[in-house]
Amino acid sequence: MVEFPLTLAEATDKAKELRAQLNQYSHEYYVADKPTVEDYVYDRLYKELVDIETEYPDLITSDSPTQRVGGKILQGFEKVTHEVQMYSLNDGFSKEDIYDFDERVQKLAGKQVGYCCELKIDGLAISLKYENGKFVQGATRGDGTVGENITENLKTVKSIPLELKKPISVEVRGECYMPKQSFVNLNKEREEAGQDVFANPRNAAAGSLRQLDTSMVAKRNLSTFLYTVADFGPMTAQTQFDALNELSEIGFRTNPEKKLCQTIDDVWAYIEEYHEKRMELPYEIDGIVIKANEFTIQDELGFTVKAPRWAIAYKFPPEEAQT
Ligand SMILES: NC(=O)c1cc2c(N)ncc(C(N)=O)c2s1
Repeated sequence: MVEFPLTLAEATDKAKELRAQLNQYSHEYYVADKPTVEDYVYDRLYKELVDIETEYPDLITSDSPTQRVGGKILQGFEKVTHEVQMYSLNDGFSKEDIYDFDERVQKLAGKQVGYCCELKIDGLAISLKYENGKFVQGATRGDGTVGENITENLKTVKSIPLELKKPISVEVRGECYMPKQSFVNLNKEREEAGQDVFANPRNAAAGSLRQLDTSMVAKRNLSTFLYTVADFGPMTAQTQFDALNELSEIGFRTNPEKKLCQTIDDVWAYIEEYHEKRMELPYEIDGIVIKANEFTIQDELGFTVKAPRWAIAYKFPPEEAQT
């Protein structure tokens, strides 16, 4: 417990120490999925920080964990123009589509290429901007060029770092989603309250991020997986697979199920593996994203009007009705 009266100097030092400790525990719990302390340890330190910030409100910083609970009522969402377009993906629906994709890529690249395979998360695409390591803007995809500024809502999503592990300026993209269990719990609450229930976790995530009361968003247990770098800043990755590791190193939550495949046969095996495994995952996926792994190949192949030539999204067939 903090003994008052702390002098301003003591309170300043103590608040800084508590913020760092709490943000570390939060990173372990919400980003790395590897908590190292029990909730009551976190809660006790959190209460100490709240007491200090209540006594000295000027000590509240934008990256304080106390700012995660929201409480702002927004008037609406401003438009944001994406300097780097948020592209969509060409879809594939069969093994033949995937092998045809590989044939086209090999022909264009003039060689066999390695593919980075990732789960296609069924959530809402978001773009996150950081300046000198601080989270400054979060936006929805919108039409790929113009999205909505949902920064205040995304600040309440615990897996989104308010400050990176390095003071760098980058823009990254990923998916904000609602875990299956959170979806079940939310719909149970809504049903008991006589409210409409959400059809699926994706709609629940989208509906949550459209809330104008940020404290409502904080209660929705949303999470994220980041998977694309739009502005690399000083990041050095030369492949998609390495970029995912680098995103994790600087503080983002990335999906652990990725795989680097050297042949399209291995890609197809990965697709079949996760078509089976998807029911066991704690989040919904609607397919697999396959990307040429080397950024030099991606640059060489470029984009059509709509989508990259170097990637394809394999879509799982609609789920057989749950008997
Ligand atoms: N539309 C897109 O470009 C993407 C959409 C998605 C998605 N929903 N989930 C995962 C990835 C990924 N790991 O690349 C992508 S990429």
